[in-house]
Amino acid sequence: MESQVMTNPEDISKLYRELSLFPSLTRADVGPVITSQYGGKYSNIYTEWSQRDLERSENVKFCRQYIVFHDDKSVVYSGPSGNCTEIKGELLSKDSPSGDMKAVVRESNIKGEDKQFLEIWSKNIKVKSINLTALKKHGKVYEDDQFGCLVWSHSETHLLYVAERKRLKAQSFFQSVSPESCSLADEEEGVKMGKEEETTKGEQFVFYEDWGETLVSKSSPVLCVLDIEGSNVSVLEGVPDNISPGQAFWAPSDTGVVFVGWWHEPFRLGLKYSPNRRSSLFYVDLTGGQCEQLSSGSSAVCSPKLSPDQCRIIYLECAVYGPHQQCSRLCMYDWYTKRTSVVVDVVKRPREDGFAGIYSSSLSPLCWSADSQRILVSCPQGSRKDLLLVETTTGSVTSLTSKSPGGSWSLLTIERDLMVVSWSSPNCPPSLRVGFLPLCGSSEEVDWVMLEESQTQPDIDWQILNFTPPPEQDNSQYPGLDFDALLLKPKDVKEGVKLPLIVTPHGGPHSVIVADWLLSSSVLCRMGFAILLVNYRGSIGYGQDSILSLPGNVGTQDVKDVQFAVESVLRGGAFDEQKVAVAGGSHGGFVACHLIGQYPEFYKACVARNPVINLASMIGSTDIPDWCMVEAGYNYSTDCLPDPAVWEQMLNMSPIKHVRQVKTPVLLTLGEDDKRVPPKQGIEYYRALKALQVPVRLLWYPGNNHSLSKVDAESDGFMNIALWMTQHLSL
Ligand SMILES: CSCC[C@H](NC=O)C(=O)N[C@@H](C)C(=O)O
Repeated sequence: MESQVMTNPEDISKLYRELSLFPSLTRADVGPVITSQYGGKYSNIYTEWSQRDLERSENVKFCRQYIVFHDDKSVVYSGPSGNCTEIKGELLSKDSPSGDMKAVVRESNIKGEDKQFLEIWSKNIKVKSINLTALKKHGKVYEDDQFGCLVWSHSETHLLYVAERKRLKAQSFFQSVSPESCSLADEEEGVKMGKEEETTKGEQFVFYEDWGETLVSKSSPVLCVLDIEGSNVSVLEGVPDNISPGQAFWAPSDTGVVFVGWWHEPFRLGLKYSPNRRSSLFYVDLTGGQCEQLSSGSSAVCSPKLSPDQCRIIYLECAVYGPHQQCSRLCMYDWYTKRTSVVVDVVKRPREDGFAGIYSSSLSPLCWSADSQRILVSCPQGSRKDLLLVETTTGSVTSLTSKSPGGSWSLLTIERDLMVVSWSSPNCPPSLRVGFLPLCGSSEEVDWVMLEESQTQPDIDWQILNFTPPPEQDNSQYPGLDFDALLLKPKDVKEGVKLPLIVTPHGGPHSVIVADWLLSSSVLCRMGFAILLVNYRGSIGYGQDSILSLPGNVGTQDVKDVQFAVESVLRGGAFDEQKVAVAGGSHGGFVACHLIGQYPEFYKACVARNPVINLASMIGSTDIPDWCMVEAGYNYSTDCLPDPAVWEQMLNMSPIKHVRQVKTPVLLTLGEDDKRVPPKQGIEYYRALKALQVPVRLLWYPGNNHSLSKVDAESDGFMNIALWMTQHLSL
């Protein structure tokens, strides 16, 4: 049969290079309203983007500003107000509320040593540059999305951030103190600060727990406040010892600080992609150091945001343990009445109007309407990502985008009702749009104005397919659930050509593939492959029942859903059933390895990135052991000790159980530093396949974690995957 797939490595890398140029939006801030001399009102919009630089093997961050003239209801004129500028060394940055100042936490290498500085900029002057490293009040500043923050007080006199708790310098019992033992730079700093650094003996090799995948070396966060005038940093007291604080902001009138506190006793569990950790909202009073718990303490909370009128805090809440990502509750705490209400509850099944619940672990930095009555949330609704508008008084939810072109709408910010969003779809890289929020009660559509257009890929066709599992595969506890898949295919297919198909189950398993711009899928599609991305039952965005239907059924329900979707698509006749491959990462790798074990004749090539291979052997080494038990159908508690019956069940549900049947050549891509699915999982499969003489190739990426997303690992991984497919599908 004729093939139209690109097979030459030079051509493939050229195509990858071309499509990897499209940047993605990571942040937007709306500046204050300025009135021009002619009476027109405008605001500057600051945006940050991220782009792969293949030459430098790194992701580069750059900014671009836009000017938006408006009349508070609609955009009158807009355009860029300059070119792009690369940003280097900035860990965090934030404009002051008035827009007059800017704070930056910067990392800089001085004479071979990494130092952190807190800078204050005013107009065109850097008025302060405080060497946080030399101050030695705390360890490194947290720049992550989990704990990290940099927040101006309402008065613009103080800054709040999170850093690692200071540790005493550990020394050996046998180390004689010599001038060479401390660096010249340290000494100079010590002298300048007028103090010797305190040291401790016998603590050199003490183990410090961390918060797991992507949060390694983050162990004991503390809240820090800079008094700008006096350049004085203090570590806030009053946070309970068993709590790790983060996501902090200033309370109304700057009387104290509100934060999310995660319990870290009896031990820490990984937090990345795991918003189901016991946590609460807290308030610590600045004067007395008293700490008050503002939410129940029996749930998991995140992403609190204060309303513009400083009267209410909105936040997300879900259950502790259970599936890692679930349908969230949107809750509201009234600062003055101290009462909490549930604004939007968990949704079991999608409603008639299409609303399927809130699936998010972070609200956008600003999400309130100007009248402090409404909230904007962008989150998956089935295979789309929509912008939802929530009325806080009634809890009513309407979609601002469900009637707009399908794809993915992500809210970057909303300020004085001007929304800034990123929109993309499988054939269109991210574009930047702005629009005003319709007035309360109005059913007007948003008039989106494009600030930065992107290049549609006319050669890529995509659609969302819906599947109803056959009766024998219905879930008796959660009957009647269906699921979706995204299908990408090349637009122009020559007469008589049947397309090779790459099947991709997502990871999680409680995550989802939305109709977003997906680099590797778009390159594979442009090469001539069709790609089927399956949101099997258990994915988020389809109601809580769908999520709950999967734990205890992994390795069967998810696997059968994917196989059902593939066979249904193949029945259409457009694809070559002899050229079907499967690729997935993490739990998607688990499903992929199950598929080649359970359907040994079906798949001609398999790729697995950091796959879960054996739940029983993984539970002792992953940063989220609870995940293994929950997905195998058990409840988890921190005092769970090994139980042979549970281990047997975990083994029986794992891909390794079916390895003897495997015939498909397997490419494994593993991250040396993966704390989530330790690379030993992949090695376990590699050894079994080698013993069985099944073709297997293992790529080992040092310095990479679970996502294998460093630019060199990702691009090398992509090329190897593409060539593995062309080789083993005999293209
Ligand atoms: C113990 S590993 C669990 C699988 C993992 N889930 C959460 O981290 C997973 O599948 N991750 C997905 C999101 C991925 O890395 O693609």
